[in-house]
Amino acid sequence: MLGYLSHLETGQTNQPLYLFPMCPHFHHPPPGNPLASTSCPSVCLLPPPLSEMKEKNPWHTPVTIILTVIGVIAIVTLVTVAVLQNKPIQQKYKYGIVLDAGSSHTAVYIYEWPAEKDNNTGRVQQKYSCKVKGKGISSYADEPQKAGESLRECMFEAKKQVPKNRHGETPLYLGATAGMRLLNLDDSSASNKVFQAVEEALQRFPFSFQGARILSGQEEGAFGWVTINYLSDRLKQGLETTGALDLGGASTQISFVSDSYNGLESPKNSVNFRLYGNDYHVYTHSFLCYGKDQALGLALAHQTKSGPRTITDPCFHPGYTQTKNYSILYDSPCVSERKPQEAPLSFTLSGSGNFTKCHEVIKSVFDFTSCNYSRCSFNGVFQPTPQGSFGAFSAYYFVMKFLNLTDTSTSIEVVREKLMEYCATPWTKIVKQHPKVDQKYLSEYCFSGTYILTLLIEGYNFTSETYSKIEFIKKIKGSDAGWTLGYMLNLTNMIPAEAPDSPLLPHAGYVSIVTIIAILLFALFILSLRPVWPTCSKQPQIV
Ligand SMILES: Nc1ccn([C@@H]2O[C@H](COP(=O)(O)OP(=O)(O)OP(=O)(O)O)[C@@H](O)[C@H]2O)c(=O)n1
Repeated sequence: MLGYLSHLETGQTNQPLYLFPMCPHFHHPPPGNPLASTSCPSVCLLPPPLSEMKEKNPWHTPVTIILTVIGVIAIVTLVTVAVLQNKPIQQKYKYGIVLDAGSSHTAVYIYEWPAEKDNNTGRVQQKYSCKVKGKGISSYADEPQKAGESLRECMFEAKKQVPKNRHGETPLYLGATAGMRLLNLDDSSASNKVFQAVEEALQRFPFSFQGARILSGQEEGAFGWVTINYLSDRLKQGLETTGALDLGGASTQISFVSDSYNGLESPKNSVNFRLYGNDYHVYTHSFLCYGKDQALGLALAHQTKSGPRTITDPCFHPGYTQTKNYSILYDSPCVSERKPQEAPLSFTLSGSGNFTKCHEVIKSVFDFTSCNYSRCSFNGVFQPTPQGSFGAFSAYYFVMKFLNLTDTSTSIEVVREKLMEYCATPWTKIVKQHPKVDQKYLSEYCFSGTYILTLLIEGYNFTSETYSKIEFIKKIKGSDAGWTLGYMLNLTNMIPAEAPDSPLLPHAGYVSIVTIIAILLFALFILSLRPVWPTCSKQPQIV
């Protein structure tokens, strides 16, 4: 244990010198020079035998032992508290449900956000979505009861998704868009009956039902803009915002912030928000009847003005044929006034798959002649030049994804060439290539792709350069792009007007600083004990 023990005569005392075992090369001092060490650089005071050591080692004094133990406990406690402090023990959530009652279908979205955050300022995200089977609620005008029934399956699922103890406090909203706008224009009593039926159905669920209503086109556009900028964290961080392009079945919306628009010219297109301490003047416009299904109706109406029995439609593939009923086509208020006199019951459509001619037909449904403002998109509607990046969602995404055209770095010319080739492909070949795709959707992608390109380039005035700044998106960070999230955030006041005070340090920074300070304190404590450190000198010392 003690390595080596020798006795030295020092002249003053006659004490044994203990050599530490750390001096492994120590040998006996040369005869005649008892003080010289042979290989160990210093001669250390050897510890006393074990029994003596307990009394003599300065580290073993009761005071240092107690102080060390207290110091270590204090530091461990400090660091543990720092780590545990702020750490969410078990995340609890609050919920909100929004039903998007669109023209083509209804979807149920459940959102969740951390319950412990003050004023519900925690990040809201989509927890679940459910597509209601069947068509949109506006299609139940003749049997409104069925509109309510259609929602039941998804609502039962929503009941399972939201914890039972949160049911009563979970707000439930239904917002109807262009399908119900059109029904309301056409037959307001039928529209009221549909609302009554869906309200009754929704009130049977244990959520806090906040009502069903038709959103204005302006709201639909503006809340879509809020959603995509909220999800991409641009609002919170005060970054430059992204414009929103929404293409539905019956209407389409464009919303963006432009340096050249302050709301003075055409104030009806202006929506102002103050979010997280920043003011936003958003330009927005919704074109009723320019969603992709109604636009197809406009294009067909253009081709059936004279009430023919057959038409050759360039927007459908060669070899595609379909019989269409005149009264169904002209049922929509978008075209009802144009119904040809003395038209037969139906007409047969046969596709010719010609992109250039299809483009001409589609252009004819836009009015580019009248504009009473400094600049217009179409139909005499004021619109500043598109500025910045854009997120294009809903049918923009479905169609461009199917056509493999979501990469906007591809030039517009190449997009045109691809569409030309796609439209000219025989229908039988298209069906063989996509056996699993619903044939109703499949037959319309040539029209839809051509319509999207025409709407963006000729309609909204996107150029080759600005087209490349469009991103076709479905979801952002797991939540669907669309108006529903923005609508709920607005109704629940979940986006504060002013930027909330943020903690001085993030949790990780706080823990790091406490840990560093604890280590420094410990080092300081060790240094403060220096006077009682065991000494180790080149000179032999006599104890
Ligand atoms: N895989 C899919 C799914 C949908 N669609 C089309 O996309 C449009 C639906 O877009 P959506 O945003 O769901 O429209 P709605 O909300 O129903 O319409 P609106 O907002 O105009 O009321 C419809 O034309 C539908 O035919 C499509 O082409 N491919």
